[in-house]
Amino acid sequence: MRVGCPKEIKNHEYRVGLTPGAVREYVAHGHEVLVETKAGAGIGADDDAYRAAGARIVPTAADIFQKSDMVVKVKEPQPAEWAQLRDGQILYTYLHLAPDPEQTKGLLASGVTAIAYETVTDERGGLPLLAPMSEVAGRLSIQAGATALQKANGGRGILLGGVPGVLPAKVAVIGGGVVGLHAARMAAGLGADVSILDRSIPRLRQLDDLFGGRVHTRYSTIDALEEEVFSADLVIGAVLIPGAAAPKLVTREMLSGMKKGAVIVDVAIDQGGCFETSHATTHSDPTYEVDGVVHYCVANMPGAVPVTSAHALNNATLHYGLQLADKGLKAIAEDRHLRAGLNVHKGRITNQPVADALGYESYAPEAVLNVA
Ligand SMILES: NC(=O)C1=CN([C@@H]2O[C@H](COP(=O)(O)OP(=O)(O)OC[C@H]3O[C@@H](n4cnc5c(N)ncnc54)[C@H](O)[C@@H]3O)[C@@H](O)[C@H]2O)C=CC1
Ligand SMILES: CC(=O)C(=O)O
Ligand SMILES: [Mg+2]
Repeated sequence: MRVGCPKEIKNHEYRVGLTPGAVREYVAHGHEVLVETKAGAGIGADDDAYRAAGARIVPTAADIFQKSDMVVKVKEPQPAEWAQLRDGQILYTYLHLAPDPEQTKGLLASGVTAIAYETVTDERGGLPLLAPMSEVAGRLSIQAGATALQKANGGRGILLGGVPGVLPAKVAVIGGGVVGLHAARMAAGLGADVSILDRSIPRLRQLDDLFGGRVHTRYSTIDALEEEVFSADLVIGAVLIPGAAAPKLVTREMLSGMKKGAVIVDVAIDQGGCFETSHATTHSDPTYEVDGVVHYCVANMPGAVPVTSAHALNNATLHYGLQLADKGLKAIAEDRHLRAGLNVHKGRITNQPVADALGYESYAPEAVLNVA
């Protein structure tokens, strides 16, 4: 198969779909790999590093989209990209379709077969291609929150860990999955007073064990949520219902009960966000204020640390990427975890939560794949 990797074009997105190390693996499997010139510039991998790994460097993204059987990316295709996708081609990348009707229309019109990293599953019920970026975003959320809390940046001017004799900041983490765990670990490490809210009691038990009592765990009712959010200096939004639009847990009304200068970091923004007042921002203009509360809602946070993120992402995507390259659609038909990742195929939505969120009919992957 011919596998292609364009340079990412989203705002301040420096990750790359294939690292030179991943290219070498595809080539070792007998595949031809095309990489757009400078695609790896953001992680310090120049064209020569890709050539040494066995890739052919092409001058434009159009070369990648025209010539590749499978396109491997990081972020959801931008309008200029989805216009170039086509029937018979596989797209392997993050999609986040539920909050994005325009992109969904574009993908449906193209006829492409699109696997969303964020809905591929594993044997343990996890989301293995989302997890590494959630680890990064969870950790980054505390760095972003700590920066936004500084007075000159619009925050209330509190140091997360306090100092001896002065209380630390309060951090509320809504959603105790991968993002939540890593956010709580960083916040607790800095000395903040941390609470994690989740709807899963088994998960709260696990977190309690992991932190040995160092963070508070709370079952997420409206009461508990209000109490934590109203007293917090920093709130991290980290809930997920896989594939679906994020539930709006913190309403505009609740915002008025928060401290002035408090900060929210809505990591769940890529699924539409879990604060009613959230809208996606970019690395070049990451924050805005509503009712005196600073909002940070960057939808591609890991793009800020591409050296770490691109390698962590490739570690996770390589296994399924090789299967797709080796077997094409058959890989999806044979593997239920890849089927869970299939969101769009030849003009049809194949993921129930995405279809529900956007008002489309959903087709079972098994019913539309049609492979012998
Ligand atoms: N902005 C960015 O750059 C990035 C965003 N993300 C996003 O972060 C979000 C979280 O991802 P993960 O931690 O990997 O998901 P996860 O599935 O590991 O964790 C989500 C947690 O939310 C909990 N939850 C669901 N509904 C809830 C509710 N009503 N109240 C409280 N908890 C609830 C679940 O029980 C689960 O523990 C996702 O939307 C993901 O796409 C991930 C990486 C980067
Ligand atoms: C998960 C995701 O959307 C990202 O890493 O950008
Ligand atoms: Mg994102």
